[in-house]
Amino acid sequence: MHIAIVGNIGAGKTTLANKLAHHFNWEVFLEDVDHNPYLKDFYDDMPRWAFHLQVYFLNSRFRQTQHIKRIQTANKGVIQDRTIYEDAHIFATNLHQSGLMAERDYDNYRNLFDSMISMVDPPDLLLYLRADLPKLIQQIERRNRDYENNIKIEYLKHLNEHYEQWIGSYKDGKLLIIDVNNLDYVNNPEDLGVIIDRINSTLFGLF
Ligand SMILES: Nc1ncnc2c1ncn2[C@@H]1O[C@H](COP(=O)(O)OP(=O)(O)O)[C@@H](O)[C@H]1O
Ligand SMILES: Nc1ncnc2c1ncn2[C@H]1C[C@H](O)[C@@H](COP(=O)(O)O)O1
Repeated sequence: MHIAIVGNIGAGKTTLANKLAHHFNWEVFLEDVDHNPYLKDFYDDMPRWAFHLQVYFLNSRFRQTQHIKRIQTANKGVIQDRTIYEDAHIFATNLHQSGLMAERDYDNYRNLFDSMISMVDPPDLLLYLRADLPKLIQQIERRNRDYENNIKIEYLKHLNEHYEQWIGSYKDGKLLIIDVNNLDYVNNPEDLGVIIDRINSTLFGLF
């Protein structure tokens, strides 16, 4: 069983991934953020580092998908924090459409993505955390990573628009949309229970 949690920056993916992994006793796969050699530079100068960062994330996410595939064959459950689909369909597309990634770099990147994606299995469940801008901003501030302090509201808004578009056309498997605007699964176990019930119902037909 493979559940992938998707959503904008600060939506609460990592927090929920850890809680679900604990609940189901499954393995959790997080993003490569702390050791990412481009992320800080990218936020300082997006046009300069966009291509480098996308190639880095693409490779790291592809390796992760291959690792997950091996775990799946061993019949173990997996919770994944963010997917390779979001790199291409959300972040790279947004950078290109915003004029922050040159045409030839984007074409080059998409060719690479297209070659890789045929080797990627979609998750059994895609869990989209939908959050409005005030919630995202509040949670990014709460997390307080210094390189994210200057993220523009416009950037988050465009990412949210791409998420809605992509989720609206997602047909690769089961999809569960959770509106997290009024959920506090950090401090309120009942809110976590609501999400777990909805996962069980979508995946196993329970409840
Ligand atoms: N539903 C929630 N209610 C309250 N706080 C939350 C919720 N989801 C996340 N947080 C807090 O918001 C911050 C960002 O969450 P995080 O899981 O790192 O988001 P993401 O992985 O999507 O970027 C963390 O400090 C986390 O504790
Ligand atoms: N593909 C990506 N392009 C640009 N930035 C990305 C990409 N994937 C992740 N990020 C950034 C966004 C955040 O600053 C960090 C971690 O993501 P988060 O949603 O907070 O888990 O990496």
